[in-house]
Amino acid sequence: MPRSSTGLHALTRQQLTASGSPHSRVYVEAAPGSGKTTVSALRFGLHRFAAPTDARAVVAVSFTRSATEELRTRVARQWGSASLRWPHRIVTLDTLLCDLLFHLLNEGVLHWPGGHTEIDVLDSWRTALPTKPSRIKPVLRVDGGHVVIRTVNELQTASHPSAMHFKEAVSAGACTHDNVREVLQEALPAGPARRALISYFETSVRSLTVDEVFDANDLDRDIFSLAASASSSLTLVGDPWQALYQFRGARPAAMAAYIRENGFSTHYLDDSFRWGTDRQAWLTRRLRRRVPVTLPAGSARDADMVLALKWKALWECDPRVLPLAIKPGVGQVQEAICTLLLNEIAQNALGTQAVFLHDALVTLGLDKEALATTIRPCLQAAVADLKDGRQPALVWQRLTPSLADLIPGIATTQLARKPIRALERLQLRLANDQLRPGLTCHQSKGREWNTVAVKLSPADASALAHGLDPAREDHRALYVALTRARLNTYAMS
Ligand SMILES: Nc1ncnc2c1ncn2[C@@H]1O[C@H](COP(=O)(O)OP(=O)(O)OP(=O)(O)O)[C@@H](O)[C@H]1O
Repeated sequence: MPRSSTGLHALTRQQLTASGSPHSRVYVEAAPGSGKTTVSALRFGLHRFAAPTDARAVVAVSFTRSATEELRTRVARQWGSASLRWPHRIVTLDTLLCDLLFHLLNEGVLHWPGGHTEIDVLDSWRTALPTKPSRIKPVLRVDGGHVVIRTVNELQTASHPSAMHFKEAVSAGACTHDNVREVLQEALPAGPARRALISYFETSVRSLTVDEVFDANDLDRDIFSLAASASSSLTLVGDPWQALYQFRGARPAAMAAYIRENGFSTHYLDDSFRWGTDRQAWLTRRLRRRVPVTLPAGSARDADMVLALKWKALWECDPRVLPLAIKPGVGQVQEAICTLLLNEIAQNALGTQAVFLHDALVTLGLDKEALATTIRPCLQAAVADLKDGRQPALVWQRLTPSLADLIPGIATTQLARKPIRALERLQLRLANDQLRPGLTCHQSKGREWNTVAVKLSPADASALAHGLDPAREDHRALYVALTRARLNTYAMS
């Protein structure tokens, strides 16, 4: 079928039926590249314009910023920018959770320390407060409708702010997205919060579409069911084979059970539009049938993108691969500066930016304009020094005084520890003029390239030799990586 500029002529019967389903509870299960985003965009627009006099919002959510942006772009292209005029919106699930928390605070169902009703929600404390490795984690709890500060003892050490810094920041009206989740999780079992949120959905949201629904955890699922019980239309879209966020509490099996037990009208999208070769279509079919697969071997040079489960595997595999994130492990400021150096190299060599550039800028208290006008010349000089073979320790010594002068928030003492290993890795990459970008399987989700090389660990190779098991998170991550290429997928030799 020919494609039109709006994409409408290109729709398959399955896609049209799913998008236009009159049911109030719809579940769309789709294989990679078969049109999850296409159907979500179409259904959003249909609901948006179906009831012009209904003032309640049509809302779509996804789990990552990039997936949310992709859906927003497609809706704007197909339905015009008016389709996204407030209160209609496409936002991350985290943003929707913040709206729900603010509603509970404004309604007086919950009370924040210091009486705040608008909270400044951060991605992570690491960008705003000093953190250090500890098993003591400050958290938020709810006690009689009051948000209170507690500490918990974790089994594993991780970076946390001190209880004192945490308390100061929360009392000043700040928290992280994780804290928002903690509060909602504690508040929701109680009747008043549940009733307030059902009433919020009844009066403010007439349609909710959730993309990548198998990345949802128990709290998320509870929120969706509150929306459904408020008689909002609920559309869940996803692929159980591509659920990746178990480590963040996602429970794909519980989501599947919820869908099964709650009368969702189910639609399958089988035809994928990603595959440009029979080989790639064949590979995906075999993976999904759980049969053994052997990948052809290839090198980084053959690929548009190199994928692996962990960043570490990418840094260790081939110096022609430039992984798009770097974690020196010697301090937050060092990590932020190394990310800026990586970004400089990635922009020059590949025309792309480092994955965690935004976090690095927040840590250093910079914006993109300050980076481009003030900081960039120092970074360029450091990259040139590394390229010339100057010792990483000397490069760091030369770079840091100028950065300390230019960035008010950082002191020279914070820069004393040198991220030598990270600088050596960058230097090794600068010796190559044919770099290829590297991403983790998680970062590759929802994206596509012509040719993809995958760095298989021994466990990955064994999983492929026996057939993938969709109940296993590591196998699903591998499945996502192996279904990103339009034309060819190689195992990195
Ligand atoms: N009926 C169709 N005919 C032709 N091309 C289509 C059709 N439906 C979708 N496409 C195209 O196929 C590609 C994949 O579609 P889409 O991004 O909606 O799939 P997806 O299921 O969200 O993918 P992913 O597996 O990455 O999550 C897009 O470029 C889209 O424009």
